[in-house]
Amino acid sequence: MALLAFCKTPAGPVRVTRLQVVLYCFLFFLIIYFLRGRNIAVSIKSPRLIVHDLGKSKERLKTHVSTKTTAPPMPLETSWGAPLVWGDSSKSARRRAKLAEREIRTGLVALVVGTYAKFVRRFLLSAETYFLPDQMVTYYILTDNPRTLDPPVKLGPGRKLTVIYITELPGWSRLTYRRMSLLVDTIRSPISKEVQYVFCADVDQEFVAPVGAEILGDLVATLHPELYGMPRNTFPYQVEEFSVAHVEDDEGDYYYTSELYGGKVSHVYMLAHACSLLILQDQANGVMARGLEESYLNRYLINHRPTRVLSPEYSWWVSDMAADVPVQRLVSLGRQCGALDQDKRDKIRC
Ligand SMILES: CC(=O)N[C@H]1[C@@H](OP(=O)(O)OP(=O)(O)OC[C@H]2O[C@@H](n3ccc(=O)[nH]c3=O)[C@H](O)[C@@H]2O)O[C@H](CO)[C@H](O)[C@@H]1O
Ligand SMILES: [Mn+2]
Repeated sequence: MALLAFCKTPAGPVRVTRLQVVLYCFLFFLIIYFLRGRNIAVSIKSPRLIVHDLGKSKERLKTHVSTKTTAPPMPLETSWGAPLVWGDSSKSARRRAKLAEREIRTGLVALVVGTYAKFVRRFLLSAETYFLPDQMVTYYILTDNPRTLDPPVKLGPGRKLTVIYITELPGWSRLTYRRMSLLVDTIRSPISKEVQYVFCADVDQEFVAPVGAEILGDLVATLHPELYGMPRNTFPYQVEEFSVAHVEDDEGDYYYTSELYGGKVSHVYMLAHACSLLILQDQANGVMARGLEESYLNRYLINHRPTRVLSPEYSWWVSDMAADVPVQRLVSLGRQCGALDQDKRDKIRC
């Protein structure tokens, strides 16, 4: 009855029959049914909200919500023709086989200041097992406390460790101004005289599966696991113009992580040199980009597209937002532990 009353037309000169009232009601419920059906259809997948970019631009976060309905594809090439590397692809296997015949020496640089000393052994031991196995590798550990590596880690044949003493104060916010400059200095001497390729990695990482010669290229960058397969408008580029890392709306292909990048020594030198200048420029103006060092790296890589792009297999961490990858190869303990409670931290030893 209540329904019938709801459907009743207002009293007036127009006479409405009982049949018309029933028809109107039927039409009304039909419309409601279709509208509800559409709502259900769009809310099956919950939106992946990007909360990565340091909480500095809440406005941007609110607008950049997107749905991800299927696993991202695994393309083997970027839009500009650079290889996109998945370790188990036949292309990667061919490249490993080809480079195995050459005498290549590669450097792996990591900064170890203050409390990050607790990560260095695990980093080096895992690299001994998985980083360019059977190749010649020199580790360059830049540290404020060389005794951290006493007694030294036992290395395999063809592997070397160079410990470089630096006078730096700990803290990410401070070191973010310094890391690129330190890399420039270290490439000038001794890296450029000793190796052909160099990779720069965060020390709070662990190699958990092979990272072979498939990664070697002129300028190599790694896709950020939380942003791989996401639309361009979710990338936490520096959108505000106060910083020289500023990115225009129509720029940028991918968002790269600062956890691992590298390439031929001359290319990495140019990258580090350009980024350190951008950082100095912002520092002189008393500003810092929203993604810190990662913003400057992304700015540079827009102007100088990498010649080889590593899939998120090579920079991964446990996160609701991380893309699915066939094999996790290099895992960031720092980034994944930041998001976990103490219980889970203990379980995965971070
Ligand atoms: C872009 C991004 O998401 N940045 C965050 C993420 O950065 P990151 O994971 O990029 O920062 P991080 O703390 O791992 O620092 C980068 C690297 O600098 C070296 N290092 C850093 C600090 C220090 O006191 N001693 C030292 O040696 C070390 O090699 C480390 O791996 O996580 C950090 C905390 O872990 C901060 O929340 C950063 O804002
Ligand atoms: Mn890190």
